[in-house]
This record gives sequence, C-alpha cells and structure tokens, in this order.
Amino acid sequence: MMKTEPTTYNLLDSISYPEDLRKLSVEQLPEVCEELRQDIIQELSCNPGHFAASLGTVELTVALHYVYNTPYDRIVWDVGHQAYGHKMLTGRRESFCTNRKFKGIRPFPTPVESDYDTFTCGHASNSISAALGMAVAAAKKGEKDRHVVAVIGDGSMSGGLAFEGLNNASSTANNLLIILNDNDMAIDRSVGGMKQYLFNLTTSNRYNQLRFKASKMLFKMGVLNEDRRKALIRFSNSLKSMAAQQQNIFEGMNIRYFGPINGHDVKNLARILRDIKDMQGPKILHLHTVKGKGFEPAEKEPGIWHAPGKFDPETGERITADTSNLPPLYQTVFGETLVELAEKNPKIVGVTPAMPTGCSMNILMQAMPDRAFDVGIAEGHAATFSGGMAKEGLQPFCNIYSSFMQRAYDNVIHDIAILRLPVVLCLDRAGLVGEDGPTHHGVYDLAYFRPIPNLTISSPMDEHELRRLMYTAQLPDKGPFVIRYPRGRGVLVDWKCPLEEIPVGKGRKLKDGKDLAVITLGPIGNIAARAIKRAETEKGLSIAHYDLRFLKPLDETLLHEAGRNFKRIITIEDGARKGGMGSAVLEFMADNSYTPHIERIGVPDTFIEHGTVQELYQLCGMDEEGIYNILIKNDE
Ligand SMILES: Cc1ncc(C[n+]2csc(CCOP(=O)(O)OP(=O)(O)O)c2C)c(N)n1
Ligand SMILES: CC(=O)[C@@H](O)[C@H](O)COP(=O)(O)O
Ligand SMILES: [Mg+2]
Repeated sequence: MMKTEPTTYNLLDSISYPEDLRKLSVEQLPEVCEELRQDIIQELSCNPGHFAASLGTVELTVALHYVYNTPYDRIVWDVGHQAYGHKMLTGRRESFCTNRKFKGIRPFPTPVESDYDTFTCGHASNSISAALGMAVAAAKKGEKDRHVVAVIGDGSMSGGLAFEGLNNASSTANNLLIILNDNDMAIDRSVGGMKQYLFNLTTSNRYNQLRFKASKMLFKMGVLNEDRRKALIRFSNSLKSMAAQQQNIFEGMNIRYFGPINGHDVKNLARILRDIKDMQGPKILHLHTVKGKGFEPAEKEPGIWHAPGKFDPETGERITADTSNLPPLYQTVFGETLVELAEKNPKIVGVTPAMPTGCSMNILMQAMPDRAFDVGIAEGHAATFSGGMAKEGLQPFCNIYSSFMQRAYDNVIHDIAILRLPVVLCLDRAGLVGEDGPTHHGVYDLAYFRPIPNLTISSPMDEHELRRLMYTAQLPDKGPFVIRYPRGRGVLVDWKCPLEEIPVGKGRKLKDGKDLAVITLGPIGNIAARAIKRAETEKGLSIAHYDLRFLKPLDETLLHEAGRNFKRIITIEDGARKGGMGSAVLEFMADNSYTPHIERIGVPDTFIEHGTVQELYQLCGMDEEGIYNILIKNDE
C-alpha cells in the first residue's frame, strides 16, 4: 500500500533532535529503531533515494546520537548515503519528504544544511582523514571533551584515501573512533583483499571479545595504563600471530580494534560505545550489519535496493515505468558495445572502480569474467592499473563516473598520458547528473582534461556516435582516448549501427546557416537542435549548427569556417563554462584573429544544487527555452 497520510509513531514523534532521544531510557531504544526504520521505508517508497544502506545503519545512528553529545561531538559519515536516519533525528524529519528534490533536503549530509552534518559527504573514503583533522584541531584548541567519530563502510574502506587516513591516524596523537560498518557490500558486492581480511577477522571474534573484556576489567582495576596496554598489545599480537600466523592489521598500526559485533543490537551497541568513548588513542569498532535490514526484498537483493526508485512498502514491488519503446540508456549501449568489440579484439579488457552495475561493465563481466575487473572504490588505482595493462599491450576500457574521475587526475597525467598509453577512459555521468547534486555533477572533466597533452577528448551526440567513438578508440595507435557521455537515455531507439571509424578531431556540420553559428559538444546538441529549429520557425533566423565531437584535437577546419563566416557564435556544452569547450573556441578565435561575438552556454561558476536534470538545465539556462532565448536575443 502506498503512503497516503503521515503515520504516527509512539516514540519517534517525540524526537526532533538528539537531545530528545537522549531523554529516553536504553530500554526504549529498540522501539525507536523500529519506528525509525519504518519511517525510512515509508518515506523512501514514495520519494526515492538511497535506501538499503540507511536501513542497515538505523541502530548505529540511534546509538551514536544517544551516546555522543552531538553536534558538539562530531560524527563524520563516509559517502553519507547511509545517513537518512541521522537526518531524521537531527531536525529534518518534517522536511524529509523534500529529500533530493529541487530546493529540498540535500542528497548527502553537508554542514551547509545542518550543524549535525560535520563535513562534505558524497565521494567515498574521506571520513577518516576529515575526522582525524577534526580530532587534531580539537586537541590543538584544547577541547579535550570533544569526541570525533568516523563512520565508514567496508566498500569505502577499499579506497586508497581511507588507508592514507588510517596510516596517519596510527602515528598522530588522537582519540579518534572509526566505526567500520561492514555489510559485505559496496553498491555491488564488495571486492578485494580488505573484504577478505574483514571476513577472516570474523572468525577470530571470540578472541577479540575476550581481549576487550579483559582489558576493560584491568583498566577498571587500575592494573592497566596506556604504556602497559601497548606492551600488552605487542605481547598479545605476537602470541596471536604465532598461534594464528595472523596479526590484526589495525592493532599492528596502533589503532585499537574492537569487534566484530552485531550492529543491529542497539542496546549492546550503546553500551560498547559508552565503554570505549573515553579511551585514549585511536580506536576502530568493527560492526556487522545487513544492508537493507528489516525490509526483506532489500536484504535479499541489496544491490538492486541500493537506490531502488519508488516501491510499494507493503509488497516490496518496485514501481517501474514501461521503457520498452524508449531509446536505450547510454550505459546499455556502452556495455553491449564493449562486449561486441571485445569479441573481435582480444586485447580489450574492462575496468570499473566499484560501479559495475551503474556503468554496465557488468555486461562484460558476465560475458567474459576473466576480462573485466572491479577494483573497488579506487579510481586512481583503476587508472594506473589500466596504464600498466596498456603498457604491456592490452587495450583497457576504464569506465569512471566523471565526478569520481576527479580522484584520478594525476594518475591519468602521470600513468597514462605521459607515455601516451592506449587507455580508453570512458567518463560516465558526464554533465549535470540530477538528484545527487554538487558532489556528483560531472561538469569539470572537459576543463580539467583539456590542458593535458596526448589526450584525445570526445563526446558523442547520440548512441551511434558513442558506438563509433568506442570503435575508433580501440584502433591501433590512438593513444589515451576520453569518451564522455551522460547518465540516462539517448535519442535513438534503433541504436545498433555498424561500427565505423570516426576520423580523430573531425567534427560535423549538422546544418548550414547565415545569421549565426551554434557549436555544441555531446548530447546537449540535441536540445540545441530543437531550440535552433524553433528560432528559425518562429523568428525567421538562419542558424548553422556544428557538432564538434572532439574537444581535443579541435577540428580547425570547422572552426576556421565558423570564424570566417559568422559575427556571432554560441557554444553549448554540458559542463563548466570556464575552461571547457567554449573557452577552447574563444582561444581559437583569438589565436587566429577572428573577432566574432562569442557567447558560452554551460554550467556557471558556482556549485549547482540537486534537482531533476531538467530543473538544473533550466537553472543554468541550458534547457531548450534557455538556449532559444539566447539564440533570439539580438533579434528581439
Ligand atoms: C569516490 C567514489 N567512488 C564511488 C562512489 C559510488 N558509491 C557510492 S556508495 C558506494 C558503495 C559504498 O559501500 P560501503 O562504504 O560499504 O557502504 P554501504 O553502501 O555498503 O553501506 C559507492 C561505490 C562514491 N560515492 N565515491
Ligand atoms: C552514493 C553514490 O555515490 C552512488 O550511489 C550514486 O548515487 C550512484 O549514482 P547513479 O544512480 O547515477 O549510479
Ligand atoms: Mg558496505
């Protein structure tokens, strides 16, 4: 049954902020959790967002706000997609129905929205570093009573940044608590050695619990102080490694390890948090949780229920529209075409940093499991790993969301571009992505990749162009080749065109015109084409339209033609206005002494919030109406 009217809750309705929660008894916490979980299910069923992760952290969220003095004490959520319960307990339950909507609650915690949100969330693996910074700052300011807690998932723990944070935490004076929320899932299944290591730790559960109890008792009795504790750890670790040929990696780094414990027993969780809260030195608490906990379909298929869209909260049936007559997703075209190419070219391999389903690399994984790699949330590694394979003769297609590629900038320069290694860098989610907001918009790649020598940078206007660019990119001697395309559907229902080469650096004149020229890059060219048609029909203008296809190398013949023939040129791109395609055209015209009036349509120099892509296009003047208004401006 769909949610029709607000449900009333016995305890949850009395909690607006954590102070209210802290007035309850420990015995009441399970009921709070049950109500909070139900409320998340009800809310998400009609206003979609990240779902399964927040169900898995209900007890942790309640326990944290119960035990810690938030917001004075700092909780740093990693990614923040698991923090819906946190939002509801921190003054945003009433407005939660606007979550992820334009002008509504933001998709991930951010201090811009609430004092309870301590840092920027969205990109994985930053929580330990940020929390360590806060802990050090607190100590420097003499705030001895301020506690800092980082909450990081097992998937996010696979990221290099998390390891850097751990490494630094182990050797810097701090009292940080790291909570490892281990549900054995990223968006898809967790991968890698850390996941295996955490699983193995489970098997030594009894040992860790015994050790925790013993050390607590000795502390209480005054037998154990910090120096003796460290000596004891060294002694117990050496005994343990002798016995089990294995050392706890965290303990080995001087980070005290507790767990693993059941992350859904809220009373026990609160008790343990209280016990370890004031212990000196860095600590890690390892929780076992179930992604999707308490909602059976999500527990069974947490991958699908990571962000399932609307659903019926009673039956668990997902509400999906019939898409059979719609153009395909660019992601499907990418995945299917990659398999087609890999069947013919044995050198092709696929790489994804933890987004196999999102980018459709899972199609290659299923068809050719030994030729596709999910490397975990490790974009920098994905790029360098691809470079290594390319150096030895393979042809990697490394697919990374545009905004996550920001993490791999130096890897692309240092480990791919300098040696001109033939890696195809597929930038999925290029352009404004919608409800995930400013952390996830893929709007900087054109500007950040354009200055790098040896790179070819392209963007297809439709599915056929995507297939042709993918085909072209894997031909011999093409060097590093970037292909950027957006989240969502293309424009051609019949997308399976023959695979043909596109000459590198060659754009297209889509139509001639006399009054002004429009230069576009990528799928936004389709919106521009509609606006052009309207301006011609309604205002009698004659407008030339060029699809540049390549930002690098630029089609100089095409640009000379535009520079020679037009006094007014409008560039349109789904990316930052500063530094991208429009800037490249400006530079070209200036360098060649052309003096047209150039207007650049693109994302302005500000962080764009969340909303539907359509709403955000409108906000940036990049929708059909916005483009039309610019086209006719001088004609009014
Ligand atoms: C740098 C970066 N890469 C990829 C993602 C996409 N992403 C969001 S959540 C997630 C999985 C996180 O797994 P985990 O930390 O275990 O959290 P869980 O969902 O299991 O609670 C991924 C890959 C991201 N947000 N940031
Ligand atoms: C939290 C996060 O970073 C991902 O879950 C992201 O929201 C996925 O985006 P897509 O839905 O575009 O794959
Ligand atoms: Mg996980």
